[in-house]
Amino acid sequence: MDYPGNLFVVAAPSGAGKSSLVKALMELDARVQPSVSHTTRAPRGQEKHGREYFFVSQQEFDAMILGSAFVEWANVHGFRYGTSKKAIEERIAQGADVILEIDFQGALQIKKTFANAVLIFILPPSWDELRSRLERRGEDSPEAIELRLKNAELEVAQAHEFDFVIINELFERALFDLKAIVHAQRLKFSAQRRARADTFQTLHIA
Ligand SMILES: Nc1ncnc2c1ncn2[C@@H]1O[C@H](COP(=O)(O)OP(=O)(O)OP(=O)(O)O)[C@@H](O)[C@H]1O
Ligand SMILES: Nc1nc2c(ncn2[C@@H]2O[C@H](COP(=O)(O)O)[C@@H](O)[C@H]2O)c(=O)[nH]1
Repeated sequence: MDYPGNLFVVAAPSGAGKSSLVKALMELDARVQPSVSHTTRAPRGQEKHGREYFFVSQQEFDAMILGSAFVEWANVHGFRYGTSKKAIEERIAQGADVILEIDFQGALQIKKTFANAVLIFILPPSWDELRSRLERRGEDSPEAIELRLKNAELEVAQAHEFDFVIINELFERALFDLKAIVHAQRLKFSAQRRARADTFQTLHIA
């Protein structure tokens, strides 16, 4: 591939369904690859080190910050989470479209570094439905669910900063919207790169 891939960032309040949507998108579209973040929280359920996250100690996370290993990191729901340069730069250079599932603070940091990153915000259809999705998922304690719902109010207030907003009411409909955004942006960026290459050729610039 003679051009780099694209960067997509998906953020949402906890429980809105971003992991489910991103997983379903990656099953349909092999060009979209995940970025595995680092976190100081403990593994939940069947989570595996290196698959859902790299689970690291506070000291390891501090060392990565000091070593400038992160493109972004943030405190979320009482733990630290970060995207390493390693997780994305090599894959984009090889032409993959990398998708980050991160919180809004991280998404806004990414936009500052990668101006072409496409920011997508997922909304639940209602607060009641958000609560029942977190409860039905059954992976967080009642205290953690309350904290996530409280933080959701602040997160939802940032939706206007994003390039696209998808309401995840019917899952298949939301997945269709996500797919359409990825395809449309991919076509747009390819066309822009071709136009730039044509201009350079016309001007005889190597
Ligand atoms: N459209 C939908 N309708 C009903 N349930 C859904 C829908 N989308 C996702 N869910 C369910 O809601 C729960 C939360 O989804 P998911 O874990 O994908 O959320 P998330 O935004 O990634 O949360 P977190 O940030 O905490 O990881 C899961 O049990 C998932 O199966
Ligand atoms: N800023 C970042 N936020 C991240 C990253 N990886 C995940 N997250 C966000 O944290 C919360 C909680 O996730 P959970 O797996 O504990 O439920 C959620 O909003 C994630 O999107 C990251 O690298 N940077």
